[in-house]
Amino acid sequence: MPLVKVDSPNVEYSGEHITSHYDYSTVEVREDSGHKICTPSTRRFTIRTERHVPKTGLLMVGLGGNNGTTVLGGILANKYGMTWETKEGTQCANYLGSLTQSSTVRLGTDALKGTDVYVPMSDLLPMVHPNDVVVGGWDISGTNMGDAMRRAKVLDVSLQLQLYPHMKDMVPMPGVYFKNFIASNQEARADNVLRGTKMEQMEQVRQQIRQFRAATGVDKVIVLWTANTERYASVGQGLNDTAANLMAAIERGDDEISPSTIYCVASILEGCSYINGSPQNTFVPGVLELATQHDTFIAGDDFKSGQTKMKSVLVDFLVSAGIKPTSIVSYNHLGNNDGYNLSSPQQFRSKEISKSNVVDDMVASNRLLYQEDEKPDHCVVIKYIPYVGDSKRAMDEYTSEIFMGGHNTIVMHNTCEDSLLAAPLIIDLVVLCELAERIRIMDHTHKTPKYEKMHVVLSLLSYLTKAPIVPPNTPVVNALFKQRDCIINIMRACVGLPPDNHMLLEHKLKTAGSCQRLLATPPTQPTTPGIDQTPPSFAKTDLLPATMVPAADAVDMHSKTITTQFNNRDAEAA
Ligand SMILES: NC(=O)c1ccc[n+]([C@@H]2O[C@H](COP(=O)([O-])OP(=O)(O)OC[C@H]3O[C@@H](n4cnc5c(N)ncnc54)[C@H](O)[C@@H]3O)[C@@H](O)[C@H]2O)c1
Ligand SMILES: O=P([O-])([O-])O[C@@H]1[C@@H](O)[C@H](O)[C@@H](O)[C@H](O)[C@@H]1O
Repeated sequence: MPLVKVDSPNVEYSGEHITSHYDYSTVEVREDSGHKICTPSTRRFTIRTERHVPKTGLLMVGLGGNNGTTVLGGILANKYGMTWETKEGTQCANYLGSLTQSSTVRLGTDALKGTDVYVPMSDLLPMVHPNDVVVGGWDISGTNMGDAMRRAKVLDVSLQLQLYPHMKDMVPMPGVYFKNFIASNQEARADNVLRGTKMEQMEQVRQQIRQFRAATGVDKVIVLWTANTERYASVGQGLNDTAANLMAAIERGDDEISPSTIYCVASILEGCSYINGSPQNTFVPGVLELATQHDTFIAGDDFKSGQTKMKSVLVDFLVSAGIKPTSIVSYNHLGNNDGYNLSSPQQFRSKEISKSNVVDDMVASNRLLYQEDEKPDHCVVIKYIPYVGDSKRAMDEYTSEIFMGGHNTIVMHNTCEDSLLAAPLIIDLVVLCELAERIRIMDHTHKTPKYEKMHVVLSLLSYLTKAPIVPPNTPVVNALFKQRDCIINIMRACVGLPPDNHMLLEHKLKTAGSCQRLLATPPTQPTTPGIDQTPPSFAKTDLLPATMVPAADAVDMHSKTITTQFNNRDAEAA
């Protein structure tokens, strides 16, 4: 039984599914002689979510890297309830930084107290728990996971000592390595690579996925790239513009077929969703067509973990407040292997693109501030400074135009422990992708409505990526809280709850504060045995004076009420 149960005639719970009959409201706008004509419309969907959470496998490409070892170490530490000593005292394993494991969702208003009710996001729908995810993967470095964790220098040593016995015997599967796609400084690391033609290597990767599935008994596998950033691959007719041309290019071993494309194609052919945590253009048109043919999710690009995440909040705040950012300078330095790889111009260029486009939707949303082709100056700098390791130091300056020719400058220093910020995102990508695989949507406006998966380009995961890929001809959203609300409102739709519109209209009416108004119209749904449908009655004195009181007493009562509120807050704060 889900922890949150919706009592509505529009939601059915069976042993297998949660089925929600959902009215989706939008507004269509058209121009008419200088006017914007708005037409509200409602579409009826039926959304069905499988309740059984399958045994889920995660295969990471780049398992032996800083992110990969931190994800594995973090899951093991949580799974075994590890604690460890640091100079700040005893630390406990947690999933801080994970949307699905450590954030909450506003359900609604308490029927008795009138206060907001929040629940963990993972209580809304059945989700795989990270502790239960079976982890494996590839790495071109054959270092075992225990020593790779040490090499990464991310986790506290006292935790590493506990994790090492669990990780030392795990060696990443040999990976696909074509040296002209990542920095040449990575070549020394490549001692664990597959051999053969590109097609033979793709078939070996498919075999590795099947062997992992068989050896672990998982019901499904999700493949996620957290290997080094590749240079962009060429895109062109006859190369990778269609699925057939892509397969032909792999067959002939075309130089422009990247390792990430090999892993992605192998994953799709094995029916595994593929998530790209880096900025390279793995998802060439031929990959999209192949994913469509196999109805298999692809998602990405490039984890949104620190500096860019902050940018997608700050620029959204400024622009939506009518303040005009005119210059954004984003500098950072870091000293991990990712930074080492990014010190190579071609790999940096991939990252520069994904870090630079994140403001486009926010700028385009306000033509009062920006002309059609106008954008803020925007510069991205990344430097490799070995000493700081995984502890990336981001320094940003945002200069904006404000009222009457004034300027506002925001300067920020943001120490982003890169892998400790990225690892929870990887977990969320897997948890939400697995959930999306269990959702089917029937659109009743279709001539022959039938249950279908979401579009293979899983834009639902945009919140977690710097450069969200979206279905062709659909909008890219980068504003962080729009992306978060998208996830939450789709999950609410799955259980028949309306979007959280933040209006709190009930608290703005003359009856504000009177919880009874929330139940003014008693529930009309058929009574549920054992559940009392009678709306609770409130002693009038609890809420409103039963009769009029003299002004002096009213002032006294009001001040008492206000005092009570402040006293309550003081008590809570104490
Ligand atoms: N906060 C973050 O850490 C963050 C945020 C956004 C994106 N990213 C991206 O995530 C990726 C991983 O970051 P990291 O810090 O773990 O880097 P890392 O260099 O520590 O790990 C990458 C691993 O991938 C392996 N590898 C490289 N090419 C491979 C291939 N073809 N097949 C298999 N393994 C391969 C390397 O040997 C290495 O172990 C990078 O592309 C980075 O840009 C990281
Ligand atoms: O997510 P974010 O902090 O904006 O971006 C990060 C960059 O600033 C960093 O230099 C790079 O190494 C990481 O892979 C990540 O992409």
